[in-house]
Amino acid sequence: MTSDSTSMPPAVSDSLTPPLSDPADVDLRPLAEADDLLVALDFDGVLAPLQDDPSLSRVLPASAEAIARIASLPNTQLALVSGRDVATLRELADPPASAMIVGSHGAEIDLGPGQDASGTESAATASAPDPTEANAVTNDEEELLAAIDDHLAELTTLSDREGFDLRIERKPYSRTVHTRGMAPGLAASLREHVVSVQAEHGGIRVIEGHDITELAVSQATKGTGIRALVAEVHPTAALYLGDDITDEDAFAELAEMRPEVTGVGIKVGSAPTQAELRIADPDDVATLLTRLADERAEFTAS
Ligand SMILES: O=P(O)(O)OC[C@H]1O[C@H](O[C@H]2O[C@H](CO)[C@@H](O)[C@H](O)[C@H]2O)[C@H](O)[C@@H](O)[C@@H]1O
Repeated sequence: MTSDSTSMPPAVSDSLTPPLSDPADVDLRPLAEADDLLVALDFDGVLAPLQDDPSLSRVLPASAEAIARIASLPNTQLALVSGRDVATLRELADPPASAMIVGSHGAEIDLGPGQDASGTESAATASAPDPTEANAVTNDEEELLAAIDDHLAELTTLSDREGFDLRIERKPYSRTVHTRGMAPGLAASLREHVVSVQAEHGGIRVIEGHDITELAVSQATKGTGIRALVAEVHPTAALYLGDDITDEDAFAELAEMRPEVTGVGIKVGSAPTQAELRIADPDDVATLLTRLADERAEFTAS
């Protein structure tokens, strides 16, 4: 066997579709030079590196600085779009005050104060429905959540018997079972039990993610979340960055909005995607957002 690099198998990144881009090379002009820009960003795995303990997730400092600058620019609206519930996301991500928040995979929408072209609070967004009221869980959803809790309670017997730590995250519209760090066989049997509740109760949606299986009582998606943001902001261009399966709904929604909105979807990581561009990880996200903040600031000042 020769050590000549031409005989080596291609690196994994070479075989990805779309291929991995260097964040320094991505053409940001359609976004930076848009009349009205929406920048919508996923949290876990994009702004914040993945952690074993979900309560420890934080936005990388360079991304926090970049999104603060982006949010302060005229004709530019920042939004976070996450599977986290809005309250937890606000606590962990500490977003700029003007940021719009889509939480619980689209089930919770907080349009915030919003901005008009001059960067001051707009009448349209100021009169948006009270998010607490608009996002209230219905009686039917409460009943489904109770059924999910009963179902998941059965897992304590399995966790006692198998001696593993059962990690269930309770959110307003869902319960998330975490399997990060578990042996693959155990994670698979846990998932099998979790999803079996669907057979007993129609209306429960299974949401898969990085080492999680989530049971949700809302049919909203990040795609419906993006649609709500676009209906509010009326951008001429929109950027979406996401790393997980649920972000594919947002990429699809952006694609459907073309050509009215110049939608740019960027996948973070190596998973299959319908996004048209791909970068590697949250460090690359910070580089890309810093470039966007610089280029957009230059354009809006000119
Ligand atoms: O839409 P996102 O902002 O990406 O949220 C999706 C889920 O993120 C969290 O789980 C993920 O991040 C954890 C912390 O890094 C990690 O431990 C877990 O394995 C990941 O799946 C969050 O805990 C979930 O509630 C969100 O749905």
